[in-house]
Amino acid sequence: MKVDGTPYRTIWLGADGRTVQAIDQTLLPHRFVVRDFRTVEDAERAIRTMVVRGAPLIGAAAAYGMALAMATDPSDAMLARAHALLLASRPTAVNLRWALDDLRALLAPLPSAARREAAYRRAAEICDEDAEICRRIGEHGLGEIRRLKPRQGERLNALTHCNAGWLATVDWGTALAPIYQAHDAGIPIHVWVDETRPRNQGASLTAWELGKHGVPHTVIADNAGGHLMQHGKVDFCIVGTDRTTRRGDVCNKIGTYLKALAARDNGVPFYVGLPYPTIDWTIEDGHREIPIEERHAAELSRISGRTESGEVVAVDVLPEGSPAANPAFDVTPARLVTALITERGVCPASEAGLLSLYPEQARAA
Ligand SMILES: CSC[C@H]1O[C@H](OP(=O)(O)O)[C@H](O)[C@@H]1O
Repeated sequence: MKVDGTPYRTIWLGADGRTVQAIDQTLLPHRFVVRDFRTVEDAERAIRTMVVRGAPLIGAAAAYGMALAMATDPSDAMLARAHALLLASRPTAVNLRWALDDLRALLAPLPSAARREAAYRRAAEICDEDAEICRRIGEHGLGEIRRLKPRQGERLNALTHCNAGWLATVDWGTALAPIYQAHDAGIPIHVWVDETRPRNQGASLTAWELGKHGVPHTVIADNAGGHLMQHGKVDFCIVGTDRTTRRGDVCNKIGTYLKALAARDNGVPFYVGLPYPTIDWTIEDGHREIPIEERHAAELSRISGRTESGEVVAVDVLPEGSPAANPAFDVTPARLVTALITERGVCPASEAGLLSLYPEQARAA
């Protein structure tokens, strides 16, 4: 996507053909800074501290992390160490494991002298594949949007949670790709943007993205969505996912489940943008089998912002000594999901639905 007229992806190979560069998302919306990664430790830290975040982007960053490792030391020991280090950076987004297993399977059989080039080439392919997957999710989602009729006035009102835009992927996004393509097709569309406490990916990232693309939007408190749905102000919800099971249970940012409950209670369609690498075919029950990341309480107790003088500061918002719990994801059961929007088409949130699009994943009888 473009930032002030300049095309950007979220992550790319530097001009030296070795350094990896990415937008530092912890500084948005107040500062746009590109960071350099030169070692696998740089990549692991960037994922763990959410300099880069979003399931597909985490996968792409991990792939480049493996390339950085091979550029340092293409040995079997480094290959194993880099895989383990990056896999441990964040537990929930299955794209991380998908990308790391892909690179390990590619590199392990190769002679060490061939590993560096192969790793960089594969990481670049994963980035190109992700951008194309997300563009096609946008196309299929646009088809769904064209079938919707506004409940009030001429403008369609979407609600989204967290950030599943181009900043969460290599380009286009998953939940926001259909929004961008609808906007670009001239469909009047507005987006209610959940601020998404505690990391505020909605307020800081989704609002920034939509503003840069000229998409009308309004930031709301996380707890306002149900009220807006009760008053007919939401035509559809659309979110991303960090891991979706083969029966269609959707793990996504904490608070997604509550939006799905409100949507069901108010007859509002609830869509999930779902790229292939985010499907975990090895599990069925999202509640029992998906590891939910517990992040530091400080993410809840401290909030950062910009002062009138433009300084970015962090302040404490809890009483001293008050404990805080910070689960970063929840699981929306398939029964609350209207449809999954994938790069291969739209399907019901069910195993049969997913297998209709991915028949190669059918289990042997
Ligand atoms: C397109 S996947 C985006 C997905 O990732 C986010 O999590 P985080 O910001 O913690 O990496 C959130 O769950 C989004 O829906």
